[in-house]
Amino acid sequence: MFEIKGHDLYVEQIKAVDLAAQYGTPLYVLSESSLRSNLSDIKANFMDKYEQVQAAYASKALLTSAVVRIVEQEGFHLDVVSGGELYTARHASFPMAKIIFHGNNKSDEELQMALDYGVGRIVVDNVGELHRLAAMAEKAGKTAKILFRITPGIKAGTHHYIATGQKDSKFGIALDESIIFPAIEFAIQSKAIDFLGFHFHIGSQLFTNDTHIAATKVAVSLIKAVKDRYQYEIRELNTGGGYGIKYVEGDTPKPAAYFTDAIMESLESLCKSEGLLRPTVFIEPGRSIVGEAGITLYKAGAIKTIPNIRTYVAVDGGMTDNIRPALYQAKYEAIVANRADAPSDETVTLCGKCCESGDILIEHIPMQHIEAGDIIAVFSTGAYTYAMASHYNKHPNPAVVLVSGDQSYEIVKRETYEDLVSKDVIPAHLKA
Ligand SMILES: Cc1ncc(COP(=O)(O)O)c(C=O)c1O
Ligand SMILES: N[C@@H](CCCC[NH3+])C(=O)O
Repeated sequence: MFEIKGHDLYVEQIKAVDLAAQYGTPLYVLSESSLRSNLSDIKANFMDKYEQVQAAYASKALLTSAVVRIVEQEGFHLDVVSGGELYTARHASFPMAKIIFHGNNKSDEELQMALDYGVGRIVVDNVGELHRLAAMAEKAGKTAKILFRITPGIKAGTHHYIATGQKDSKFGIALDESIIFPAIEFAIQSKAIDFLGFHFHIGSQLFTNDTHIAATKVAVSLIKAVKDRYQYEIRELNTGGGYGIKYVEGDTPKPAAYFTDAIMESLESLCKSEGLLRPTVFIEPGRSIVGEAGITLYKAGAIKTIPNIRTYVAVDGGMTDNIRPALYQAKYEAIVANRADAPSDETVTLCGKCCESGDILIEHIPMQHIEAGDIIAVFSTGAYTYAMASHYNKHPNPAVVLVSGDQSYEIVKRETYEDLVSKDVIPAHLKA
C-alpha cells in the first residue's frame, strides 16, 4: 500500500507529497487497506481457522475513533487500558461487551466506569483491585466478568522497557502460591465476580514464538491446579500480543499465524494430556495490526554539515510525534518522498526540532540527496507514535490522515496553537 512510482512515494493511490501539501507536516498517514488486510489476515488464519477463539486489537498502539470503527467492522474485540481509551471506544460506538479492560493501577473511577458501561471483561492486575472491584460490583448489583493477568515468569527477548512477562514486572499477579490461590478462591466464591480465566502478555516486538509457548505451558499448569484444587473449569485464556514488525532491514517479522498456530498447538496438546477442556483463546496484538500500515511525513528544514563528522537534517517534528528512538533506541527507515527513485548515496542523521540533543529520529541513514523543503517519509510508524505523542516545546500534535484508495480523510485534526493554551487558566491576581 506504500509504493514508489516514478519519482514519488504513493500511499495507496495518492502521492505522499500531495498529502503533505494538503494537510501540512508533520503528518501521520494510515493506509486503510493495509490496516484492513492485517486484520483480515488474523481473521482468516486464526478466527476462521480455529473454534472458540477471539482476537482483540490492543488500542494503545493507535486509538482514534475512526480506527475503532474499522476494528469493529472487522469483527475484533478491543483492548483498552485506561478510562480515556474506554471513553474513546464508547464515543466511537464500540460494543461494550467486546471490550477487554486492562491496567495495572485502575482507579475506583475507572472500575466504576467499566461497570457502568457494562464492559465485557475486566483483566484484574492485582489482588487489591480484585477486592475493590468485587465490593463495587456487589454494591452496584452487578457481576463483573474477570480474568487475572498473571506474570508467568518468562523473560521475552526484546528491549527491557517492553518486556512484561518476567517475574520482576509491575504487571500482573505473581504465581507464588500464597498470592495467586487466595485470589482465585476469592474470585470463585464471590457472587459479584464471574471468574473466566487468565491473561498473560509477555512483551512486545517479538520475532520468536518460544516465549508464548513457554507462557502457555505455565498457564495450563495453573488451569490444571485450579481444576484440581477447586473443581473449577477455566473458560478463557488470553495470550496477549507482542508480534514483531519490520522497522528496518534485518528485522524478521513472522505472520500472526506463526504465533497463533504455536499457541493453539501447544494449548490443545497440553489440555488433552492434562484432561482439561480447552478454554476459549483470545489474542490481542496492537503493533502488528497498525505498525506497518502507517508512515509519518515531515518537511526537511535546517541542514547542517559538520566536516568529517556528519550531516544533520532537521525535520519539522521529532521526539514529540515519535518518542520511540529516544525511549527504546528504536530504529526506522526513511526516504525522500519526492525523490524516491533516486539512489541513497548520502548518509545523514535525521533529527527533530525539539530542544534536546537526544531528539534524533534516525542516525546515519543512507538517503537520497535532501534539500530544505523536501518531504521525508519515515516508515512503520503506525504504532506507538501518535499514541505516545507529547507537547514538549509546545509543539501541536500532527493530524492523522486515513488514505483509502484515491480518497483521504483527516481522522484526527491537527492541533492548533489555541488548542495548546485552551486548558491554561490565569488566576485573577496574575491577570495583566
Ligand atoms: C496487555 C497487553 N496486551 C496487548 C499489548 C499489545 O502488544 P503489541 O503491540 O506488542 O502487540 C500490550 C502492549 O504491549 C499489552 O500490554
Ligand atoms: N510503547 C511500546 C510498546 C507497548 C508496551 C505496552 N505493554 C513501544 O513503542 O514499543
